[in-house]
Amino acid sequence: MSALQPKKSLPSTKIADTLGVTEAASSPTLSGAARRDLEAAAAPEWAAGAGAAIRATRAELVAWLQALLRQGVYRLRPGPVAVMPIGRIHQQLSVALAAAVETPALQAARERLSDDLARADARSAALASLDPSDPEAPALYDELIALGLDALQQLSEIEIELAAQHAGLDALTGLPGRRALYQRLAAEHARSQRSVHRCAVVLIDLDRFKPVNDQYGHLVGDDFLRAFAAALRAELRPYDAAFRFGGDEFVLVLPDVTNDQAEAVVERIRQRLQRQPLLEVDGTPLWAEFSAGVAALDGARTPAEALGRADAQLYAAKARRAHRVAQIPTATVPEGAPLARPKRRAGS
Ligand SMILES: Nc1nc2c(ncn2[C@@H]2O[C@H](COP(=O)(O)OP(=O)(O)OP(=O)(O)O)[C@@H](O)[C@H]2O)c(=O)[nH]1
Repeated sequence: MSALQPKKSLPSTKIADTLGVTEAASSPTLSGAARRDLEAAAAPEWAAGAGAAIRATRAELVAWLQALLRQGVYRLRPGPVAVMPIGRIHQQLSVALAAAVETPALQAARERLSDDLARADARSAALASLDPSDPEAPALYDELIALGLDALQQLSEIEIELAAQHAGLDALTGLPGRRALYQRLAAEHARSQRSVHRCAVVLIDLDRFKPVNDQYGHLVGDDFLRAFAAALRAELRPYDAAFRFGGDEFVLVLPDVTNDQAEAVVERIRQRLQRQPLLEVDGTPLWAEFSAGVAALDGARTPAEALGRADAQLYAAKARRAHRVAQIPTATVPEGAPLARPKRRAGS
């Protein structure tokens, strides 16, 4: 299959090179269903969802703290101890953190919050079982308030970290960008140095993406990139991450995965793209093809070395692919679409 199916004589909406386009521009040529699917898949849903989930978590915590504080100093106004809604809080937190990149700062705040909640839960049970006149009761009460306040503080740290990640999201695809990639690679690499921890890095580059822009215009090209990002996400496990590296290049970070298993993930993505076109433009299917390079982060001295190895593999794959595509009779290649060719990217 080629990236482009038979050429359409659509008016060219080609925009002067719009590398790094930041607006989620939309094309009127997509069918309604395709547009809806695309928007649903590409919206940085975690950014909006995570914000609401953090607010809900805070509301639960504050309501619990208010109930405790209303009791005043426990020894003066003893009453049934407010029960911490720990189940609901954890549920909201898991929504908030579902698609977050696990940076060291986020991990520290998350772990401390989780510890605060566990201790507060245990302390409130202990306080509830005490007679209010017990001399230990006031100290337990004070400790509960302190734990609740610290939990709120950790929640703010998490929110700040998520907001920073949101700001680093690529506006076109909704995927995290390079900064988040480097943070994630550094964190995974550090983990692999401490213990036996595998992690694969996959560098992916679309084949013959330029002709999509050239033939259908950059707005369709943008939709193509969005849909490709959505396809990547759809094939990954929750703890894997996809990043937009730039242009038509993407990176996958796959923890606990060997190179062979990473190759299998790449194959799964490829099969998905062979089963269904990435987009339909006025009834014309557009198919996506890509080349990929895989490297083990755990075997590399630095994250940059792993990325470099993946890049070398990608370059070799591009060369093989160009050779293969060059075998396709010209008639089956869309008019005007250059054959895929290996290219040198910055830094390779
Ligand atoms: N529509 C759109 N195009 C982009 C964006 N970023 C980069 N591009 C285009 O992506 C193309 C990338 O160039 P290449 O990687 O050489 O294109 P290719 O046809 O995939 O080349 P091969 O990888 O050799 O098959 C350029 O034409 C860029 O203008 C973007 O955000 N939106």
